Amino acid sequence: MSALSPISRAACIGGGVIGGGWIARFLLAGIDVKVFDPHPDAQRIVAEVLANAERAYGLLTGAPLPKRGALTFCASVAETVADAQWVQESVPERLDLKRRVLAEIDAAAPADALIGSSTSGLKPTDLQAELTHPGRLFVAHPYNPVYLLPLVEIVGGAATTPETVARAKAVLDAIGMKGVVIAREIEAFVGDRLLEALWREALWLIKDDICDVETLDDVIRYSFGLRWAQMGLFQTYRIAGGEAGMRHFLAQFGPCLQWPWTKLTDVVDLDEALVEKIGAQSDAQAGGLSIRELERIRDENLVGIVQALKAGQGGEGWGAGRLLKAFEQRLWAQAGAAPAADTAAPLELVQTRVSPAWIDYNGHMTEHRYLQVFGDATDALLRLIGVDLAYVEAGHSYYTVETHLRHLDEAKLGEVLTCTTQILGADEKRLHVFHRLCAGPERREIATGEHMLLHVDSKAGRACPAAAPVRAALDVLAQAHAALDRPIVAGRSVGLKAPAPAA
Ligand SMILES: NC(=O)C1=CN([C@@H]2O[C@H](COP(=O)(O)OP(=O)(O)OC[C@H]3O[C@@H](n4cnc5c(N)ncnc54)[C@H](O)[C@@H]3O)[C@@H](O)[C@H]2O)C=CC1
Ligand SMILES: C[N+](C)(C)CC(=O)CC(=O)[O-]
Repeated sequence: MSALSPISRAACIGGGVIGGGWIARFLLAGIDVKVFDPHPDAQRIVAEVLANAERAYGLLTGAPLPKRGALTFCASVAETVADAQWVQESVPERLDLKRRVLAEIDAAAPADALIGSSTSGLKPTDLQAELTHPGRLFVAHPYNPVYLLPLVEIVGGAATTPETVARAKAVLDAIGMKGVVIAREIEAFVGDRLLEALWREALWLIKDDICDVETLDDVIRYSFGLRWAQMGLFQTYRIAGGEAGMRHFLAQFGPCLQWPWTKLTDVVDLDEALVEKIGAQSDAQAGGLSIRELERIRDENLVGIVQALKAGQGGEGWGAGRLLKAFEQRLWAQAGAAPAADTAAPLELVQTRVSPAWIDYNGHMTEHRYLQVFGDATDALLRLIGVDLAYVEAGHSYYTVETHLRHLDEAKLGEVLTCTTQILGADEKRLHVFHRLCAGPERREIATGEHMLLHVDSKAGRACPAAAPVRAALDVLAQAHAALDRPIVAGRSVGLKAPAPAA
């Protein structure tokens, strides 16, 4: 079992846009996944979604992910779900089809398996109608791409047990998602209620030639779309009410709700002419980019946004960024029990990728990100010698007091970075380390970092000797590394070479 998750085996019925995203989400959380999808290209489609998901995760986090789960394609629903702890149904949005497939799942899955439906709008009570064990069926409505967007609306039907809802939430939370329990079932739950309203209005605006699809998308993405990623609707409007907040906002804009600002009650007729009009405008907007290319652009942008949110609220993280931060802390804590290091060579403690947010105006990894990777490598070294969260919380740590970086080559977006770490010296208070950063599969050396750290009593704010077990672990590494070649650039100072004396 992946130590990350309370489950180790999932089954996915349907491997299209959403099923593929669930498959990737589970696999990347270390969960084995069995899949049933009768589509002749199902394996190719899932492989492509998975490749995009792995790329996105590589950009999203440098935290140590669990070993990827095993992926197996099966020939029937029964075989797929036979040993599953969580079954996720993601077949097309038709009540008759979903009921039939869910009945098959219900008949073959273990009695304690959770059964989630990805439905965007069908009520769980309607999905439960023909099940023998309806208590374990719930809606788990995700958002596309499932592997990056963390939210899942958990909606119980009349027969769903509270235990099912609690277990589902615990599994989702454990794999870095945000399971939100919707208090009462209605068609389309919360998210799609909102999206449908916007979508319906947007279709009218195109049909009535108020704007084209590109203009409509610009209106969203250059304005309220940016706001929504971080504060949603109510918190955004609270601020829009000025110092008097929400009450003033409601007083000022409440009456507008009575004005003819919306055509929401009418559903646009999606006749051939309108479909062709929207299709043609959408083709022009794509500018020749394929769906997979657009997915990759979307994913890079989402990663950048989530990473920005991770730095929000003075570094504590905000919204989806805070969720990622907490997830990474769990991953790091879990990696704390690192396998014994190979001491016959510099330690390879960090591997990451150049993230979109790391690229500067020169089109390459910006300078302070080099220090970030070296900092991550130093942190990994400290955990290896026992300076973990418990040690830090008990009042001791190492602080970096001097750094010398050498920038030797560029790193481009998405390149794999590998950092090796050599201990150059250590005593009871000091630790002298040398990192080398290499890029790409050819391991091109792109930077070195030399750092002096001091062991501190963080409450007293002064240097003090490291604890005996930390010191012992450090000595083992330091002695082994003393046998390695010392980097010739270690100890180098920065400065202009003195001009040659005049002849
Ligand atoms: N596409 C989206 O943006 C979102 C969709 N959803 C929901 O997810 C569900 C699936 O939607 P998509 O993935 O978009 O559709 P899709 O058309 O991309 O995928 C559906 C998959 O189900 C497979 N399938 C059909 N009959 C099957 C059967 N009897 N057994 C197993 N597999 C079968 C198809 O071959 C196809 O690969 C729907 O309920 C939808 O409402 C939820 C959130 C977002
Ligand atoms: C269009 N849709 C109703 C299938 C959308 C969703 O259900 C959620 C999403 O990802 O936007």
